[in-house]
Amino acid sequence: MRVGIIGYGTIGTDVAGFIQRGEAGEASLAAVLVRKGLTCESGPAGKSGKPLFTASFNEFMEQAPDLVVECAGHSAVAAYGERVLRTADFMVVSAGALADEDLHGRLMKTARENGHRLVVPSAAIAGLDRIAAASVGYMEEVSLITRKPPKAWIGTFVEDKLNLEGLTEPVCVFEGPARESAKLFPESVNVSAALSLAGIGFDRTTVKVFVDPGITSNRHQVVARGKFGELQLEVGNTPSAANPKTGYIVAMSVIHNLRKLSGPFMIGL
Ligand SMILES: NC(=O)C1=CN([C@@H]2O[C@H](COP(=O)(O)OP(=O)(O)OC[C@H]3O[C@@H](n4cnc5c(N)ncnc54)[C@H](O)[C@@H]3O)[C@@H](O)[C@H]2O)C=CC1
Ligand SMILES: O=C([O-])CC(=O)C(=O)O
Repeated sequence: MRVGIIGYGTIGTDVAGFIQRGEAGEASLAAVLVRKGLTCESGPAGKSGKPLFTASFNEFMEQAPDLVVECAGHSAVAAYGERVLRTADFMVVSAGALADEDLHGRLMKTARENGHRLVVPSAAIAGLDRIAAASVGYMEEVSLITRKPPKAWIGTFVEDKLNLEGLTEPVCVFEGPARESAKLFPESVNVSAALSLAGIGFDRTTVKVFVDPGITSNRHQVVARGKFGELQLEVGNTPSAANPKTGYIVAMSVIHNLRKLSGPFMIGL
């Protein structure tokens, strides 16, 4: 399976590294789309040689990827999604972009018409296998509480509202439906979108978001109840050194999915 990566930041670099070290099953790295003006022109060589690093989307797609992994942010999903899905599967890490109903609808239509798949990895959250299975029956509740340390909110709109350095107690900065949280925190609450897509949708999934000076990991707590029974889980993601908003687990989850999609054995669905 030939893989293309859009975005060579925290997640994209880790995903490329895993693939090039041969840790992504049958997947090989064909190309990386970098932002225009970026000087990075090469990355690690792998079993199929060096991938093409380019800022040209046409050149990127000319490498004929079977699957493209988006690791670049919401705007990249909107900018490239439909064009990717005409010829390849599209794995979207910035799942919050799909809170835009029109975009989600267009991506689904293009995927269907061209026989390709829109794939959302579990990334920073867990339990989506069970939530997705549970949503086959009636569900009363799916809720999420996301908590991250102050430094994870630098560069977000929260920075303008709070003195992040001076916090001594957790502060709730959002409470509402996942459709709003996914749009309000494009770089840091994509988990609410993945949870919504797996379960009962963006409007019925409820979310609370906290800046918490008492923790060092990015924590996501999920509660679900329905015909299936109930589920309560909490994950603590180690923030990556390059970007404290993003856990290392995100790239690992992408790799797990590449193994599944490229190989003869699937587990964790
Ligand atoms: N589903 C989940 O659980 C998670 C999703 N995310 C999503 O992943 C995104 C990326 O996260 P990081 O790698 O930590 O961010 P990052 O900021 O470290 O890297 C993003 C990279 O994408 C590049 N980029 C942006 N627009 C581009 C474009 N149009 N074409 C090519 N390259 C482009 C940037 O130059 C940068 O190198 C976040 O914005 C967030 O939306 C992040 C963490 C968890
Ligand atoms: O990595 C995390 O803990 C979650 C995250 O940034 C996101 O959901 O966008």
